[in-house]
Order: sequence, then C-alpha cells, then structure tokens
Amino acid sequence: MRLGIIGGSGIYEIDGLEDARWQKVDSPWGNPSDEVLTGRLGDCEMAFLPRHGRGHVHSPTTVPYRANIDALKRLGVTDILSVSACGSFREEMAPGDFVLVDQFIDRTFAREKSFFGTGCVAHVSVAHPICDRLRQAVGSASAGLGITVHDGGTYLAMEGPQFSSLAESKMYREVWGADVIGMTNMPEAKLAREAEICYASVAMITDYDSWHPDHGSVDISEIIATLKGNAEKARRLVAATARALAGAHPDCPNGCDRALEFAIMTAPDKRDQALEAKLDAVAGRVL
Ligand SMILES: CSC[C@H]1O[C@H](OP(=O)(O)O)[C@H](O)[C@@H]1O
Ligand SMILES: Nc1ncnc2[nH]cnc12
Repeated sequence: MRLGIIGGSGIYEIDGLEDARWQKVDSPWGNPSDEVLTGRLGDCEMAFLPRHGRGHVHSPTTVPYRANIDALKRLGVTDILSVSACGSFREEMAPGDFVLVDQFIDRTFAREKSFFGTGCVAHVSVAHPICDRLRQAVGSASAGLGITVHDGGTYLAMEGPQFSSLAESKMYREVWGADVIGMTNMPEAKLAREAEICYASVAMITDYDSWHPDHGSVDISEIIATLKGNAEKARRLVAATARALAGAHPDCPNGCDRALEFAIMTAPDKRDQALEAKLDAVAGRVL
C-alpha cells in the first residue's frame, strides 16, 4: 500500500520522511498543484501533495483536482487521507477539534468533476464517498494523541472563495443538517472513487462559520491562527495513521478499489481513443 496525504490550507509539507524527495509527476490531466513529496514514514510508503501548492497558489476553484488524483494514482497511491481546514455548524465541534467526515453535500459548480465523458462514459457510486475502513483506521490511530476527534460528520463543499452568507450558513446547518463546511473535498472525493483509491477526510475545525451568535462572521486572521495549532496535530495524526496502515493493502471491504468494475457504459468500439489513453492510470485496470 502507499498512503497519499493531501494537505489543505496551512499544511504544505510533512516532516520525518526517510528518503524524502519532491518529485515532478507528469499527468495527461494537466499540472498537479505542486511536486509530490515521496518517502517513507517507518514502514509506510508515503506521497504528500499540498492541495493549494507550496505558497498557497491555487484557490479552491482552480485546484487541479483531476491532475492531483491522477498523479497520486501514477505513484501507486492506494489510500488518500485529506487534511482540510473547515468551519463548524455544531457547538460541540469547536475550533481545534478534528472531525472524521463520513458524508458530503456537494454544492460546488465551477469544477471538472469526472475523468470520464464523451467517448468513455462511466458511472460510479458515491453513496458512501468515504472509505469506512480507512476512516476507522484514522480514528483508531488518533487515540492517545491528545486531539479531540468527532467520529462522523457531513461536510458541505461550497464553491467559494468567499465564505457563506448568514442565510446560507443557517440553511446548511438547520435545514440541510451539515456539520462542517469547506471548499475543497469535492470533487476530490468523487475523483478518488473513480480512480479506485480509498479516500478519507479529516476536517480540522478553524471557526464557527457565520451562524454562531457569539462568534460573528468568519475572520481569516483567526482561521490562520487556529490553523497553526491544527497543522501540528495533523502531522502527529498522519504519522500515527502511517504506522497503523503500513504493510500490504487488503482488498477494500467497501469496494473502493473495484469501483470501476461495471461502471463504464460506452461500448468498446465506440470509445474515444484519446480519452482512453488519458485514462491509462485511473482506469487502466478495466480498460
Ligand atoms: C483558509 S480558509 C478557506 C480555505 O481553507 C480550506 O482549504 P483546504 O480544504 O484545502 O484546507 C477551505 O476549503 C478553503 O479552501
Ligand atoms: N467557514 C468556512 N467556510 C468554508 N471553508 C472554510 N475553511 C475554513 N473555514 C471555512
């Protein structure tokens, strides 16, 4: 197995890797956000990608999600753990806490959301977009690290880059039942599923969005201050997760690694060869 880490806002590298090197990965889906830091944490093969690039170059809308997932697939990544800054819709999910996300509501609208399309149509299930095996492994690894971790939560993915209005914040929380809000985990999780990579997400709470009567609107300077403490905890969690997962990759009990088995609808003789060629890493197993 190889564990991929996608580091969100405030997480642009991970330390402690043996044989660490930043590696440029060419992808037919464009340039990934940055080079990928590969190496080993103990016995675990690792590949780290800063989602926004070092120096925070990409906005949530312009993150090259397809190139990122394709690049990690090309490096042999079997499992992706996303660590992301998020706002909270729940009093008990406080800034500094982590949430092991288990569902998504996708409200993004200005991004490419699939590797497939005209000439090679595929439909995968994202009823359960998070790999429960990976999520539970992260949960177990978090024990004893001194981090408050909430097991389960619905992540609302908004387009951004502006934060939500008060009316939106109240609707997501009260009507739609979302627990946390961020701007990046979709379409990332959908693309990981198409690439047959197990995906889990840790939402690192930085703020109460704008619904909370005692906290007012989102303040980016407060977010950045909270991010610094969260990033240190995230590094500990990543190291513990790597220790727990090192070794062979078992067949995924949730079927993430077989998501494409019956998904491609386009008849072989009707397929677009150029698109098929681009899908060599993502869908090579079934093409
Ligand atoms: C820094 S606040 C807004 C920004 O942070 C989150 O990014 P990421 O998920 O990559 O940690 C959020 O989604 C926004 O993009
Ligand atoms: N309140 C919020 N809304 C969207 N993305 C965020 N990232 C961190 N806090 C956020």
